[in-house]
Amino acid sequence: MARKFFVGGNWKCNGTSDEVKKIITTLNEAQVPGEDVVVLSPPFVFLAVVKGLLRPDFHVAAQNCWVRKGGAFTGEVSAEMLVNLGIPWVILGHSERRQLLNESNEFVADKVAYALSQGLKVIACIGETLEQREAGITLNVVAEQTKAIAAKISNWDNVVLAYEPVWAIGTGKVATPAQAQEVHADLRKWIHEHVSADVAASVRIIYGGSVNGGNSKELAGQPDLDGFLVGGASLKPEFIDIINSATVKKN
Ligand SMILES: O=C(CO)COP(=O)(O)O
Repeated sequence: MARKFFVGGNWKCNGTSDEVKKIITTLNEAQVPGEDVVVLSPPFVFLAVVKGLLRPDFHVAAQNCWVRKGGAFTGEVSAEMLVNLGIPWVILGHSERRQLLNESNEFVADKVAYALSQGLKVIACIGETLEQREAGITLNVVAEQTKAIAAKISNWDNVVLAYEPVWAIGTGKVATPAQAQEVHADLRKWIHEHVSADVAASVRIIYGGSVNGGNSKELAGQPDLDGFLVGGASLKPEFIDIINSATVKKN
């Protein structure tokens, strides 16, 4: 079965309530190629308003959640709370959290396992730094990140893997379609060998890092690339062009 195209919009720590309403109005009016393609991830404080205003064929994701059951963890938001609010998705292991907040492969994997156990769907982020790419260890890095997750989960149905090379995030230096395809294909091969042929065939691997309305079509044409996780451009009208690059897959 073909893997369904997936476009995530990660708003990161951006937006005011007026801006949020404006973006939602634009997106609600957009013509898009199909249902259940788009998942928007606003900051926690805007989740309820976005969910309330957003068209029903678009979905929402939190940008993080606590690693275990909630309780005395000041400042954290639990997976249970997201479920209670009807938030279906969560982004975990984003490189900004791995790098700035020292989230380790194991900690991210624990979060993924716990979020899945509570019924959330997970966008699990992986990716190498420029230094690691230049050292020729890109596959080792993304395989280690994926291995940590694979060790803690047995069902991949509700996981989307987001390959986001750190050097491409917010830099304007998008991976070339060939660079992205190479990592996606290597990763799929790694999953085939270390998880299962079924998971390798069915898991969606999306690309993130300086995706915009101008480069999304060519990237979307790569066989192992199943969509995008978009940062900056997801706050702009060109996000609609990125969503529509899904049509490349239908040819
Ligand atoms: O980090 C990203 C999405 O999670 C990508 O960010 P940019 O699209 O702004 O490079």
